[in-house]
Amino acid sequence: MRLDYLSIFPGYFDVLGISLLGKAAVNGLVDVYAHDLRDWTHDRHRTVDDTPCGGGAGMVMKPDPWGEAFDEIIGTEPDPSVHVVFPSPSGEPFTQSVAHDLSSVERIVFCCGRYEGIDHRVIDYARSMWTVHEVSLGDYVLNGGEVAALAITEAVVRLVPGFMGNPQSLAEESFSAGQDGLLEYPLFTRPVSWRGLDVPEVLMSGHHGRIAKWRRDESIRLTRERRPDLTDSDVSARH
Ligand SMILES: COc1cc(COC(=O)c2cn[nH]c2)cc(-c2cccnc2)c1
Repeated sequence: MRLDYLSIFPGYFDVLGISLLGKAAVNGLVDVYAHDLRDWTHDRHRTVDDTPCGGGAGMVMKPDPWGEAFDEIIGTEPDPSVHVVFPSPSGEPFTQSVAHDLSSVERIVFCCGRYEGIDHRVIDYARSMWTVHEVSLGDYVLNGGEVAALAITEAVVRLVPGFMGNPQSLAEESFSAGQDGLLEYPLFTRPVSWRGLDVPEVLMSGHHGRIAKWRRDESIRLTRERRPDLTDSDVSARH
């Protein structure tokens, strides 16, 4: 998998050389390239923004540098196998399902918006050439798409076959298909008693049936308490 990042702050992506992602890059699972959008400007100030047409506060990212960067980094021919990701507050929700879909693609290009956003024609052009995902991590606004791109990267790359040491742990975590869309149950390890707090007895019973039931009940309880949006009618009926 090749990952490209287009940003006016490419240094954000130096961190991808660390930890698990670093290991994936080393063993050839993932190739990472960060690009400075200003390399495709031609004026002395390396300008990437301008005032919004129609007025309004703030600045908008000019389309020209993006187009020239696309030409050099991706190419000038349409190719639906290239997935272009625009993290944006006005995007579609980024979910584990989207992460799973992206984990099997060969190439992802992350376009990190700054200022008030990117000239919309950049996204329209990208849609005419590649497979575009305009995705939101949540209902809040960051100063730019870089942090969102890092979060999306981690969610996607950890699902790439061969990346995680223990793929079974993927199957058991929250939002994975095996959990029926429920939140993960509370986890415990040794010591059994810690600062007056004990591990639930059932988990020390060795009774696998009771343990499985306790975990299921906890997942249902937590999901109902914290994420009523995840417990649609038949899910609650089923539980
Ligand atoms: C400051 O205004 C922004 C910020 C961002 C960064 O992403 C987020 O804030 C985010 C992502 N998930 N939740 C929040 C992106 C855009 C943007 C990008 C492309 C087209 N249009 C707008 C604009």
